[in-house]
Amino acid sequence: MKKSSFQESINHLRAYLQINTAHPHPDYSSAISLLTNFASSVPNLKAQTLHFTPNKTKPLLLLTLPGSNSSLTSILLNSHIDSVPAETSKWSHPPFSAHYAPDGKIFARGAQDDKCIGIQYLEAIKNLATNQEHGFKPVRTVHVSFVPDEEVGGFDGMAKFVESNEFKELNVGFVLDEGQASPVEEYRVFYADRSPWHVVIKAVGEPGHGARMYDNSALENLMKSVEMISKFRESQFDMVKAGLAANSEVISVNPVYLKAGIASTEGFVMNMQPSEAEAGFDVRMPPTADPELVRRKISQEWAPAWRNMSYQITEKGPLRDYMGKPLLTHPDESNPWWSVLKQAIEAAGEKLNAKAEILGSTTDARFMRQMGIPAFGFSPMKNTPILLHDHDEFLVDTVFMEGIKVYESIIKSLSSYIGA
Ligand code: MET
Ligand SMILES: [Zn+2]
Ligand SMILES: [Zn+2]
Repeated sequence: MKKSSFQESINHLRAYLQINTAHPHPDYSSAISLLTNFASSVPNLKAQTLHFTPNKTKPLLLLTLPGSNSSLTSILLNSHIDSVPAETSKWSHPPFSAHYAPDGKIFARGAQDDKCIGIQYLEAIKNLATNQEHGFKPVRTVHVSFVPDEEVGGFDGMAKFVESNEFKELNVGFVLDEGQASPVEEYRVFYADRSPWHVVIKAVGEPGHGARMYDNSALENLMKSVEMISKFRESQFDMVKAGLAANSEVISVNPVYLKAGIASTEGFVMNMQPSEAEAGFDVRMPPTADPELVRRKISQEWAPAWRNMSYQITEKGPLRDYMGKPLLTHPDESNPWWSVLKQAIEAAGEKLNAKAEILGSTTDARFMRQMGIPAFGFSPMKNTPILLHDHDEFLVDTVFMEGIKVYESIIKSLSSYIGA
């Protein structure tokens, strides 16, 4: 077997990106076939497809490279197969064409989030396996998981996987999951995520003529809440603007939809005030935030029953681990995995941001941290604008190739570390 050439690696990435795994109808089976096929070209890499839903429509691919010492805990490299949707008409190139521009940019939904890392894991393992006779012998077993449904909360994917017997048998001791691009030369590592709540507030009120001024209309009630929420949002954002906290260290509350009005064939009826109105918010809380405080704010200020409001909170995953501690992995010398990871990145000739960060968004790593397993978020994309969930998401070919080298160093170091 030989190592993949530059062009072959790029072709692997582009072929994966060309499979439309965006919600609401991700093509998981084509993605799993492609990945399984690739994995079969790597010696000793075993593949199994697991199912945790009754109709088997959400497969999870687990690849395993056995280590020489099965009494040590294993390493898990995770990525998700699914993507958020793309507004095709707003893109410069069709989002599932993986357009390869002359300047090296590869445009595709998933180029950064996070199909790049899935292929990089495989390319790195393939390169290491090719060099086996020159010394690469994993001591710890290395697993690579490709999971479904991360972008919709992970409940039929990673959440079920970590609860399974199959997962327990893996005896995972350390996890690497996705991170986020770095606009500068230094790579970024994430030691925690923010936890999402989806909050819907509903108002009811007196209906009436569009020309009438009166108290307690549904939209007036909703707008009062929106004002209070905006004030809270501003108080959080002001701390960021004043340089007192990073974006990911405060509680974000962003409106994502508003729904009200009486529809007609002409659009909306303009001279009637509706009796119902609602709004949806994406709320993200850093690991140290007090969820009870937010809950109280919602029930007393944002959607008080006395203003004819009601609310629904959907918690998208855990906030604390099974010991009741915040979900975070210590990025310091108290955690030997931190040192191994840091040294491996530096050994590859790369620089790491001096401070590990909380990720502003959310990943499947929270389910593993909940089990008490240390997990860091890392996607080796340097000098790259942050374009996840945006139009024209792209990754530059050379950045992708450098990432493979970095993972080679990381996988080698993690799998041969015998201290923990
Ligand atoms: C709703 S769970 C999180 C899904 C996605 N990764 C996000 O951060 O938005
Ligand atoms: Zn992602
Ligand atoms: Zn995402």
